[in-house]
Amino acid sequence: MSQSHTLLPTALWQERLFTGEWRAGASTSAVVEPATGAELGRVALADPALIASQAAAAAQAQKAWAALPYDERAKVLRKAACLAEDHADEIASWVVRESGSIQMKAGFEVAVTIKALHEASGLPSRSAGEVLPSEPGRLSLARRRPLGVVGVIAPFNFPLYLAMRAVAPSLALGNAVVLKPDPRTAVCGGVAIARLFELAGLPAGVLQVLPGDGAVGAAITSDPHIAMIHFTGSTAAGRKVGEAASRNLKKVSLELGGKNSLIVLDDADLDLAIANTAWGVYLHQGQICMSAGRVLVQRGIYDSFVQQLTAKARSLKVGNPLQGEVQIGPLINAAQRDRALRVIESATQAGAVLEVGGTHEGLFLAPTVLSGVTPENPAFHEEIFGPVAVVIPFDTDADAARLANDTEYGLSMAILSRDVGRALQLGESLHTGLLHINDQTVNDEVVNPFGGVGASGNGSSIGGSANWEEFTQWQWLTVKGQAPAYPF
Ligand SMILES: NC(=O)c1ccc[n+]([C@@H]2O[C@H](COP(=O)([O-])OP(=O)(O)OC[C@H]3O[C@@H](n4cnc5c(N)ncnc54)[C@H](O)[C@@H]3O)[C@@H](O)[C@H]2O)c1
Ligand SMILES: O=S(=O)(O)c1ccc(CO)cc1
Repeated sequence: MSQSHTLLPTALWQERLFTGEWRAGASTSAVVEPATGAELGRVALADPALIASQAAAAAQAQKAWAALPYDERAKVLRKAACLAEDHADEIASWVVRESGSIQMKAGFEVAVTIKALHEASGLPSRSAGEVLPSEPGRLSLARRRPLGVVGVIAPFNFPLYLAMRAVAPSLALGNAVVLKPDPRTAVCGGVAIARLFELAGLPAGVLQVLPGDGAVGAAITSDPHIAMIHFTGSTAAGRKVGEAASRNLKKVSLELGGKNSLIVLDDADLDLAIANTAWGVYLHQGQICMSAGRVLVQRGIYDSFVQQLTAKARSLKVGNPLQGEVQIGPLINAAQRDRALRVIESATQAGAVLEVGGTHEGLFLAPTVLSGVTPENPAFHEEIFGPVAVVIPFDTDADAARLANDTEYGLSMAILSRDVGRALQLGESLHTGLLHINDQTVNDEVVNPFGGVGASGNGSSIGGSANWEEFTQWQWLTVKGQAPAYPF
């Protein structure tokens, strides 16, 4: 890090976490650069006892924060957005080093994060509800009120944005936040967020940034001071979070995994189809919940498609994203790599053809193409979270819909065709929270509602106007000039 970097100086967060001040936690954990294995520092970790004390502190601080004039809250959000703009390169370099992102992905992640902050800064000045029809002489209002403390549990893959997309609107709408970043990405997904709000003037205690493992996340889901949980991560952990939140009567929003189909119809432009597929499958090494986990290709163009996608995969440059332009960086750790390798092996054993890839050097897994995959193949159903194209032939549009819907997930689907009407008709039969015609599956603009169906989430949505509903609750308020005289 050069001297001009001032947002995230190591000395500030080394063995520290953020509770309104920078202080020691219960233990520490190494910040490891996946591309090299180098230790970049050590962050402090919370334990369940710290979650309990800091959730109580957040609940206390929330009252004064929610009572501030709305434009004071907006000002903090605007300031945080400007600070993120000023320090965009420094933040992006941490996203690259800590999460193994290529530079383009890190730049995009910082850009959408800034956009999320700007969008959130508009929430405090929004109308807070509506005037309801009522009996004469009674003013009847439905108004949205903050929930209290929102617990945000975030993953490693888009650590900055997937945390900020919930932290920013929660704060803007008058809530306090307890954020638990994944310990593997606690600097770009936690320290950066703490620093932006600290320097933007957020009152101490309103934001708590407490990295930790699953047990610390579990403590958040049962804490009595926390009113809502926003969770992004695996479906397996999401089920546990959902169970615990329900047991403790908390609102819960679950953004989980996906096995997303990119459908290539036989009238699609083949060159564009290859470019869209490469982006949808290989961006961030496939470690995105919206990644195209299935590529369904119509029989008439199938052979040419597989040939060209294989050539494309071969052409992608794999390497340390810090050193020159590469398209494929490392996976986050050996466990994720081994999981992807296991699926590739079992897929070929079950009859899929390994066209290219399947090899690795350290955490760098070569871009892989598996063709001839059938619904009986493990690669058809398992979310791989690695740079693996799973290519499946189909005959009719109805077959494509049947194959795409043959999954418990329902996050993102996409259709490529020169005939938009045909694609729209096919799209009507797809069970998915996000649907793109003539684009690939990895898409988010911050202002759109974002959420999945089935095992991809519990039907809640985050983003754009959905945030207002998500991070507040209704209160019915009535006012009369004088209390009525009741019959008894
Ligand atoms: N839908 C999405 O937006 C999305 C985003 C990222 C990852 N994923 C999924 O996550 C998988 C791997 O990513 P991961 O290792 O980050 O997932 P994960 O579910 O293990 O972890 C996500 C977050 O949840 C925490 N956590 C784990 N167990 C918990 C528990 N019982 N209670 C509370 N918190 C808990 C983790 O510490 C982390 O902060 C992928 O295979 C993919 O399916 C989904
Ligand atoms: O939840 S994910 O599908 O992984 C995801 C990744 C990136 C973005 C940002 O556009 C949104 C959701």
